[in-house]
Amino acid sequence: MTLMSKLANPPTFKPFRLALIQLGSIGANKSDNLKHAREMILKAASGKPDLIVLPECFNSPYGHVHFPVYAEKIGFKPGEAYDIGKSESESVKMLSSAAKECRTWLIGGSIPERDASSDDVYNTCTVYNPQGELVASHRKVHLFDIDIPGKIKFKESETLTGGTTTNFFDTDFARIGLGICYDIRFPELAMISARQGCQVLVYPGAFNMTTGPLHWELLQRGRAVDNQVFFSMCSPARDTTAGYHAWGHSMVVDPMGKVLCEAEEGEQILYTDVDPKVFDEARAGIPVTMQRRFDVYPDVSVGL
Ligand SMILES: NC(=O)CC(=O)C(=O)O
Repeated sequence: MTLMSKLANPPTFKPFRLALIQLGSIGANKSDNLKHAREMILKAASGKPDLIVLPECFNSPYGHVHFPVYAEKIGFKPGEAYDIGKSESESVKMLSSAAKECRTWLIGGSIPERDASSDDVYNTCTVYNPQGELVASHRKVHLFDIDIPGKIKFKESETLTGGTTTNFFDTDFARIGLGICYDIRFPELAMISARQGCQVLVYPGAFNMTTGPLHWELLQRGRAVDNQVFFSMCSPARDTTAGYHAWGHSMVVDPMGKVLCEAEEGEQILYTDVDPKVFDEARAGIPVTMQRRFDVYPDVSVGL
């Protein structure tokens, strides 16, 4: 499929129910993590969502030393059929069967992925349709390398490689753009997704106790308002016994910047009914999508 044919005709935006799983109990044992994630997906499905979302790095502890140890070969290529039966990834198999069993769309948070040919490790999100087919993926483009003296130092690039593509997928109710956590700090990515027709952007994420209080909500409301889209990040629950203390506070923001729902820090399933009326009203009332001045500055989405 060419990019132009993929970009044509975003689906008509229809009301849908979104479930965010702010997953807890993510420990050292991958099988236990997968078992618990599966149980929580089934639990979330009882609320009849159309789309379920898991957090960043849900099958392993979050830290650069862990990524190569937990990494799995996925081997997904956009536009090519993927045979789940032949997948080497136990996480992909679990996510596929859970999506199929629940008959829902599933954004499978992210997991460390080892590329089959280069051996490079990525932080990768995979997406499943209600038939359990793996239909899209996103490799975290911007690696989380920060050093705030006395507060937090983190260097994903010690073991991870950054992805090189922007990604979205089409459902029967919306076109949904993907990013992972630190990607939100780079407004170009969200802007490109919005220009490609995405009405909803979902970024599994795991902010921390330094950046979370200041930036988690601010960035989501900013990306939602400047692109007039629904924006959501799904975090792991906070575990103060873990090496990395996630902020939690999984959230959904509407195109006017209103926070529709927000978790606290513990394990929780959040449901939100996404209403396209707000999207239409925001764009009609504040028509920035038609007021851009590409005679003054370049359109960064051109050519993508
Ligand atoms: N964990 C991340 O990728 C990003 C983060 O915590 C932040 O940007 O702050």
